[in-house]
Amino acid sequence: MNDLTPDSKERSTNLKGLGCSRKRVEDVRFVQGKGNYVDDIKLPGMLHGDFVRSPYAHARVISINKEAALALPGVVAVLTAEDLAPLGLHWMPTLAGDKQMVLADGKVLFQGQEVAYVVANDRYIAADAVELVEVEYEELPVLTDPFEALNSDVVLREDLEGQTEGAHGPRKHHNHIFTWEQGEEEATNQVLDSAEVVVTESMYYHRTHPCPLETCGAVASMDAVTGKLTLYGTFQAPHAIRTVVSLISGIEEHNIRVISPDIGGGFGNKVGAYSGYVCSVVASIVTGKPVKWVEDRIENLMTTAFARDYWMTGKIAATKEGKITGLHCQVTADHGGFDACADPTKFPAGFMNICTGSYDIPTAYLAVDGVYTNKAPGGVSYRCSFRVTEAVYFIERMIEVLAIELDMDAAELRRINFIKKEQFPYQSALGWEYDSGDYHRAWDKAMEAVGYQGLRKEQAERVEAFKRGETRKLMGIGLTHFTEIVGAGPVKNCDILGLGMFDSCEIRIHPTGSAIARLGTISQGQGHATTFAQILASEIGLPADSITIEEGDTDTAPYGLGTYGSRSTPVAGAATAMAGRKIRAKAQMIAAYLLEVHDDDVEFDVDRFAVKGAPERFKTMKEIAFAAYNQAIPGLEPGLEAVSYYDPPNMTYPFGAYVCVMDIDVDTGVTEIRRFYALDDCGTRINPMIIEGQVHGGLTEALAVALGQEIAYDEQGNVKTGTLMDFFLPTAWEVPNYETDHTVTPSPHHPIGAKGVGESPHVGGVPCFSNAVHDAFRAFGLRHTNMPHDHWRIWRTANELGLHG
Ligand code: PCD
Ligand SMILES: [Cu+]
Repeated sequence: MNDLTPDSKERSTNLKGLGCSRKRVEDVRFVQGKGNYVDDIKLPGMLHGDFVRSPYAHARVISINKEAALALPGVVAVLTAEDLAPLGLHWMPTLAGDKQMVLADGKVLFQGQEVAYVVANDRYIAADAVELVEVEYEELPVLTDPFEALNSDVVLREDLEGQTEGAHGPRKHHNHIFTWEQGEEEATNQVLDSAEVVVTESMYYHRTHPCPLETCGAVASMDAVTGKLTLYGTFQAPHAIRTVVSLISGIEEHNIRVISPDIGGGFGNKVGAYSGYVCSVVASIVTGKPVKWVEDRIENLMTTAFARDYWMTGKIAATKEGKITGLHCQVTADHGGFDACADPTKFPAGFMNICTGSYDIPTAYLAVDGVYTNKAPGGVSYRCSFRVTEAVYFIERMIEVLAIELDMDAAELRRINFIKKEQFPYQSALGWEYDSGDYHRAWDKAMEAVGYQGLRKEQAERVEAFKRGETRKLMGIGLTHFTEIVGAGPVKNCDILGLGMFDSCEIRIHPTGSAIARLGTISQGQGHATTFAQILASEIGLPADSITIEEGDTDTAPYGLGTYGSRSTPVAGAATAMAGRKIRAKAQMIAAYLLEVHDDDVEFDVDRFAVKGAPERFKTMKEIAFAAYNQAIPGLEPGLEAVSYYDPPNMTYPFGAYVCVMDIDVDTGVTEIRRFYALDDCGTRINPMIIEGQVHGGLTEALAVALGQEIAYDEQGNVKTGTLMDFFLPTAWEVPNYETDHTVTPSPHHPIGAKGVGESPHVGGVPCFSNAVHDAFRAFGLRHTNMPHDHWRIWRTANELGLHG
């Protein structure tokens, strides 16, 4: 075979490797309704579990009477904390170093908290039996406001009473969890004291919820004969779940098999550990039968991991010309009844210390106080696991407020404060080393694409027309430049429960030149089966179509920390490339042997190794794969396999420039998004089509959060938005036509230069929508108003500004 056609370009295209908008291979099964989700798992003799939940946000549990429930035909068991206590399973550790009740132990701390677990032959009987369990409660005073909680005599966590040391340092009050400080407080105060200009603003980033299409669920199946527990579930981190289940149940880890089947959207909601998982396991052990638990929509919205709920006060100092000199950020974080945030251990407030954003701010200080209240625990989720959304919202609002104070254009203010290209790697005042960036290039491209000057002119004319009474619509131009931080993370500073946050890939090349690769991550819709095969195609020269990607089965996949915080590409993606390179290194030796030259005399060319200077003498990767299994190469083991555990040297720092043009009807508060332009830089792009899909999805979730979505509580701690009647989910009706764009600034430390992208559009999108609303009213004196900007709140803003007559 000495044929040099097709040429390397054509051969490269045929591989469908890096940069190819390869169609998503998983969709073949999804669009035919052939996905396999937790609720599709039906095992012989399977029982069904359902929870009795507390109607009260804070109450003592006086008694639980199971009799009537147990008398219902088909009911197999009713578990309460009393039943779990002898096993030590009535409480479980949280990912944040706190502990959490699995079933109410003496009291309840939030509405919807799990009180008893009913197991029955079928789902409907279980639901009926839930109604028959009689629980007597004694109501206690409810605290839904974290500031009030910090001043109240009411002790929420009686189990922690008298404990002045928490998992993250001293506790100042019985409802206080931790104080986390970063940066230089004194130096920052000095800068603020002597600054030419200082602005202060307080903002509330409301509590919300990712609301994935599929709710959380699990099927536990304990095989009494082999002693092996199989646990299927909606887990974004299957290996970590296996370790946690082993630690709390005492079942040896090799006897636990955790399987995450197809997941119908995770968005961070499925990172944490829930009572439903533990109770299903216990119920399966007790009954000897498989037990399924799948929550309904109301349970999902009311009780599983919320997002945000940050009260943030900022002070920003600048010169009269607009050069920022210091930033002070104080946060009160409402964590609900238990601290169950899924942050790396050393970061109780996630990566909130990325709040200096895209700007070169020499001095900064951040303090976060975590507080218990009578709300659901969680705090991990929603398209940004580690509080980067809050941080970016904070700084991008502060920039706008500073622009107002300085009477400056907000685009120009950003421009003069951006970290410059030559400053990377950039050391931020709050402790991060930004790996790479070119903010000015992205910003200028964005401004030009939208015709920024023209938009401002149009806006000014609109304001004049409004004042003349010719129109009732105002125009807002929302700007955002965000810097994300994804890819947790270096094991030296990132672990969860002591497990270092590396990730992994294991590859087996089959004799005929096709392959399977398994990873420690798990796709929830992101398209990993498509994109990881593309990374490999480019690394090992076999077509992506010949490579199967498998994730989510702990019996087969190498150990990894899972998928959230946009870490799959930065960490597992790197492991994939590194494992591919090991394959290639062995392939090179085999090729050299077959071609009868020295190892150094062959070179890789897309899908083959060829003799240097004699490209007509080559062995394709397919031929090499076969040789690995049938020709004994002296000194080499047969087979072609590799595994890589990758500990990234740093996070990756994707960034982007977004612009939203919005029209607002002052009399109805209705917003109309005329344009949304999103430029994302996620370094080397693996699959542009998937990236575009990620951006559309993230922006739509951003629109939801900024313009209406909220988990709201009343004073008694009742969840007011526990159904989709009250909880805003945008539909095609509300969603605008997004314009996407990109620049490419590769990560210098990632083997293929890729950074994450899944979270970015949400992180950048929320402040951009919010800034557009604010900007529409800038000419009329609005500085800040809290999200969500639903029609009513916008109407009220207009009213308060005196625009209604
Ligand atoms: N440069 C680049 C980057 C990236 N990519 C792609 O894209 C995606 C994504 O990625 P990333 O960024 O790395 O991420 P991941 O890790 O994979 O994932 C995660 C994310 O993802 C997102 N997206 C999504 N999608 C879907 N469909 N679903 C879902 O669920 C979801 N989720 C969300 C979230 S929320 Mo968290 O959890 O809160 O933290 S975080 C998150 C994938 O496929 C990949 O491959 C490409 O292509 N290129
Ligand atoms: Cu994040």
